[in-house]
Amino acid sequence: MSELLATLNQVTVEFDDRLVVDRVNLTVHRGDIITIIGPNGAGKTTLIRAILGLQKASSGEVTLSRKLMIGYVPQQLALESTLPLSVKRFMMLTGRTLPECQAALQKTGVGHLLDASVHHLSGGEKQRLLLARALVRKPDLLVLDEPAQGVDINGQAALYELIRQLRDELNCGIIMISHDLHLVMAATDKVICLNQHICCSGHPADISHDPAFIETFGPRVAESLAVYHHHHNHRHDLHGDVVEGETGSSVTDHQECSSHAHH
Ligand SMILES: Nc1ncnc2c1ncn2[C@@H]1O[C@H](COP(=O)(O)OP(=O)(O)OP(=O)(O)O)[C@@H](O)[C@H]1O
Repeated sequence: MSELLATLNQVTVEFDDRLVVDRVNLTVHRGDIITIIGPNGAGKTTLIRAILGLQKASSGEVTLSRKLMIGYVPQQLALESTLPLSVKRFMMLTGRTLPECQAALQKTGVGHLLDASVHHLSGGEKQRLLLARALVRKPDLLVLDEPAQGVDINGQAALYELIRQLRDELNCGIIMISHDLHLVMAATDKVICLNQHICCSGHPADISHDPAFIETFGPRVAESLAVYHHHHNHRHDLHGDVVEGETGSSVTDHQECSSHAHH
């Protein structure tokens, strides 16, 4: 098993007695790509803020491995629009050297924009810039909050592909929030379906069959995912011939959802 980066043990967050994150258990290892999905207001951002140490848990524990370097990509780049700011200057604000900044920009495919103004970047370019800023710290754990927001569908696929490549290259762990279910299903090792508590979790191909997932997202979404990630009831040998009697496995971890109603 690869190195353990972060452990969440019964993490609970309440705001004014309103339960937003309910007893979440989670482990992140080096090399993992874990995606958190769930309806609006489900507590996804609050949960990753707890991992980042930006939100104190009301109870439970977040344990990070020693000297863990975290790279964080927020939902959107919030900048004072009247302040002139080039990509180069934005990157140099990290305190890293110019060659390091340039290398990170190259990695995310926006090396050619070094002298451009950050205010004039397209949605996809901004997300790639934010990713470069996170990467320049050489993170062990990369945390992304809806990284593909404002990016068109082709750009989204490219961005998820890039995230996978970066995981391979940096050998980091990745935890991200996403609403783009189809892309998530294609690009993720493990999905956590959050609705205050973890409704279900597991391999993307399997959770679409989970009753808790269907209850949270509705049968239409679950059906389209099941078709997209259809189960083979057989496998092929090296010559491509069908081998009978091999079935796909179902490996979701399902926690009962008795504590509240799903929407
Ligand atoms: N600092 C805060 N004080 C009070 N309530 C908060 C605070 N931060 C978040 N909340 C509430 O907690 C709930 C969960 O918010 P959160 O941003 O974690 O949801 P989310 O799953 O990320 O939603 P979305 O998909 O819409 O981004 C929301 O009802 C939100 O209003």
